[in-house]
Amino acid sequence: MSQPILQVDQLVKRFGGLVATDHCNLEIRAGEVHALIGPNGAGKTTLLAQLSGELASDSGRILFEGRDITRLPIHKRVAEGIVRSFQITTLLPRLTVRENLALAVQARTGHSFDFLGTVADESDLDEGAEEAARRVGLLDLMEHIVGTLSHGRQRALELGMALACKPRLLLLDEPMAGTDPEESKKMGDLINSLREEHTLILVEHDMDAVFRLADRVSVLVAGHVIASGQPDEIRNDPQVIAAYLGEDETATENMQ
Ligand SMILES: Nc1ncnc2c1ncn2[C@@H]1O[C@H](COP(=O)(O)OP(=O)(O)OP(=O)(O)O)[C@@H](O)[C@H]1O
Repeated sequence: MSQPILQVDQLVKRFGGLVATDHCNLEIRAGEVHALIGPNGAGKTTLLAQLSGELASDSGRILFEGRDITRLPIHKRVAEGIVRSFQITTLLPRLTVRENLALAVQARTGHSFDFLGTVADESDLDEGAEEAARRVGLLDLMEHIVGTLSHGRQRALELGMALACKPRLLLLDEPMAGTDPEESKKMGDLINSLREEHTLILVEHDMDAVFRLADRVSVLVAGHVIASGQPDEIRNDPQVIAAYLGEDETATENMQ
């Protein structure tokens, strides 16, 4: 767990006069769960969107395993192994769990949904869909219509769809948002179970989950990383405490 899988170097994103990502530096090590925290409006979602390719960067560089991916479009980053989940809902609520997962596998493999296609193609899709469903505990709900599932199960399916893309670096954008305590615990266990096979960047407001799951934490304030380190170092960093106290007292309390 030492080689950087991702390096962000002096990255910038402007929205008109606002500098949302301000010469941001960040290093993610292979195999770690790296949480990205910070006050509202700090630029966490913007940075994730720059990493996934949804937003173009104005300057700076993103290196994935040493390769410059700053200008690559989303689908090429997915092919490289960088996939973002949550925040943007990708589910098709009128289709079944199986159909949703098959679409995600299709997006990764480039299969077309040609119903006259070879049986091998269809069984590949089905195999990929079942593997992803097993991973997120939805195997017994494969034929259920997605719109009828609970919020927690839908979130698990979103994660399954990201996993169906076989990510090496998975960007999780507020996976606990809108979940009740029981669903949140399940999601935490699920994320924990992914650490063996994936590197994870976790953006999450639930500080309890962050400090339970993260190997390292980076703190973003005004588009800039002000501290990176192990959870205990971050918890006790005066600069971090000051940044949170200025904006969000409950976050600081939850970190203790
Ligand atoms: N598309 C956009 N156009 C203009 N300004 C934007 C856009 N997206 C984000 N911003 C601004 O960029 C800044 C960073 O926003 P961002 O959503 O990335 O922060 P965040 O840390 O994810 O916040 P939160 O924790 O509330 O989700 C904010 O000032 C926001 O208003």
